[in-house]
Amino acid sequence: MAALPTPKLTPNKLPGVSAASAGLNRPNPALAALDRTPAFSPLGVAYSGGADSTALLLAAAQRWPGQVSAIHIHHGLQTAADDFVRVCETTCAGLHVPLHVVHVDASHAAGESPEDAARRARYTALAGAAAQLGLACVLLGQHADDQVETLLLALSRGAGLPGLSAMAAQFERGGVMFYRPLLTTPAASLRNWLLQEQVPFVDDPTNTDERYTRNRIRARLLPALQDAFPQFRETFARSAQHAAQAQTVLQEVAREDLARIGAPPVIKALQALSRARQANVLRHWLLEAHQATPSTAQLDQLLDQVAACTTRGHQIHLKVALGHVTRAGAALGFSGPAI
Ligand SMILES: Nc1ncnc2c1ncn2[C@@H]1O[C@H](COP(=O)(O)OP(=O)(O)OP(=O)(O)O)[C@@H](O)[C@H]1O
Repeated sequence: MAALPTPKLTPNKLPGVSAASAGLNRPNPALAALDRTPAFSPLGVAYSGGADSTALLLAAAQRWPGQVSAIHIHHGLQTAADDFVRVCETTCAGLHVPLHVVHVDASHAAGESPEDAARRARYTALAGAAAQLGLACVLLGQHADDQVETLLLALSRGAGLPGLSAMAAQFERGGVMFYRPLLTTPAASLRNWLLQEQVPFVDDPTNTDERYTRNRIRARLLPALQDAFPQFRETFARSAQHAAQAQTVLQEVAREDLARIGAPPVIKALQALSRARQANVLRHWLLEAHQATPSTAQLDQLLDQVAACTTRGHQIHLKVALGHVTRAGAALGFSGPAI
């Protein structure tokens, strides 16, 4: 991996207790967001050392004194990772917040992107640390700009409703509840507050690397959206909520349809549904029963095969994700890698 530039510490002043608590003189925008969150203590803050999780950590420490732990995941991917830890240590010491640094192996499997692998390793480690520390939940620092970026990324991939739902405000992983209280808070308000209050944070150099689509969206599209539609953060978030609601309904319909047509699906019963509903229930069956997500083209082919399956002798053998959908008598079957 090419050497990465050193992370920038912004501003240059490290916090003692006084610098961190000086931040309490003006309202931290993250504090108002915490009032709208159902999180409960004792809790953890997923603390990268970046601007957003720094504002979140300060707000949480103020809201739940003595009840907050910071968890920092050391991915070991950047040469600068040790510098991130040092900033986290200094800030946490100033706040009298215990810091837990967890080292993870974030190397990616074949076919997996490095970012996905790092995210997967991070959430697993956060859930593990929270369970070990007996924390009721973990707070994450994604904000309104992150939400818009996620939605635009989903659109750029041609995602369906699950992708267009963007990030959930809360979810469960490994028995631990995660909350994203800042999803309606603009990035600039957090960063400006930290700068005004001279609270240090790390600027991750990879966040400005425009080889990554997310960074290009942040650098080029968000300023254009701000010009054209100043309310884009709220309106885009509303669209994501509509998508999430619609997706919930589709899942309910899929569960009901699957219960009716059988699992694995009986072909005749499947054919009695509309094509859109067949697609919905097949996607659900493949994911729930086989952890397989068909591409749009694979699902279209499968629907064509199901429609054409009108004689006893008609065979189905289609590649879907890492396995195959086959015809097994009157029903469909799936053969794939063991789950
Ligand atoms: N190394 C890490 N250790 C702990 N939590 C992390 C780490 N990286 C990210 N997170 C959590 O995930 C959230 C979103 O991550 P993302 O990569 O968008 O943020 P970041 O730019 O690294 O940091 P920040 O959001 O704090 O500015 C962070 O706000 C933080 O809560």
